[in-house]
Amino acid sequence: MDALPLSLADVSVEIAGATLVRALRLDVRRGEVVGLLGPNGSGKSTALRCVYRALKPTSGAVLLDGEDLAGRGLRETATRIAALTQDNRAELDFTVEEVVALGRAPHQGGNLRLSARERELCREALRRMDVTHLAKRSVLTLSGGERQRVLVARALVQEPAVLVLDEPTNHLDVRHQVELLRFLRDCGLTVLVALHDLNLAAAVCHRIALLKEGALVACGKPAEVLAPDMVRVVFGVEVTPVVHPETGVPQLLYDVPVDGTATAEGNTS
Ligand SMILES: Nc1ncnc2c1ncn2[C@@H]1O[C@H](COP(=O)(O)OP(=O)(O)OP(=O)(O)O)[C@@H](O)[C@H]1O
Repeated sequence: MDALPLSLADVSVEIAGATLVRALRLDVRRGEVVGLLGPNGSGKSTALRCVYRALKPTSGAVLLDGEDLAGRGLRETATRIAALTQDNRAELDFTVEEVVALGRAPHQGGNLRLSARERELCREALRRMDVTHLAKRSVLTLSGGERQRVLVARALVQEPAVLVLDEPTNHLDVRHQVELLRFLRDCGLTVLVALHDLNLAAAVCHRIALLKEGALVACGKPAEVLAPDMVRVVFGVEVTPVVHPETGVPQLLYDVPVDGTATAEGNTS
């Protein structure tokens, strides 16, 4: 049987006496999109940092194709896993096309000389992320959303088997959010993605893993995991589940009480 492309095997992270991630066990199957959801501070970024090796688990292991990542070289890991992180600031005055080309670095030696195929790969990634028109611009001049799309393009030219993304829709307008998540669903890569938008997660993720205080409290299909009782316990909000009339995807309506005193009357003056 094929080894799983990505497994978190009882990963725990302790920092300064606090347990940020508790014995997290999570498998991501080939071609699957798994969403990592949970409230602020629940350990999503910390868990993802262990996967892209910015952090070493205190105990447990991250397995790539069944092998402990800790035994692999960092460059070799980068040929297999690409990450879009929260702390990814491209401070240098590179152009967009230069930053995207850097995605090929793990595959090359010291000098970055792109072959015709690699140049085409970069062009295609720029196109897919809708940033071709920015190719010659300095990344320092980009808006937050443009920069985010450039960094996804760079991750794509890495040609990874596994994509790890920490809140990739941050800064993106709604069209680019939908396009990016559709792309993640259709790209065929194995994807682990931290998201805040429960409805977008339900629409694109094959499975959702829900974290609370560093521990996995549920993992499964969106409709099972995002049940109102679970959402109340984990996020402390009341929701009404509905089914999208066109796509059949489960979605949540947030039950925000309407304040009877702030009626439309007050707005008509
Ligand atoms: N280096 C550190 N030292 C101490 N505490 C840390 C450290 N890194 C993270 N934490 C704490 O660990 C907890 C989990 O943080 P993490 O960034 O993983 O949460 P998150 O689920 O990604 O949150 P958010 O949704 O706000 O991005 C938080 O309470 C955070 O303050």
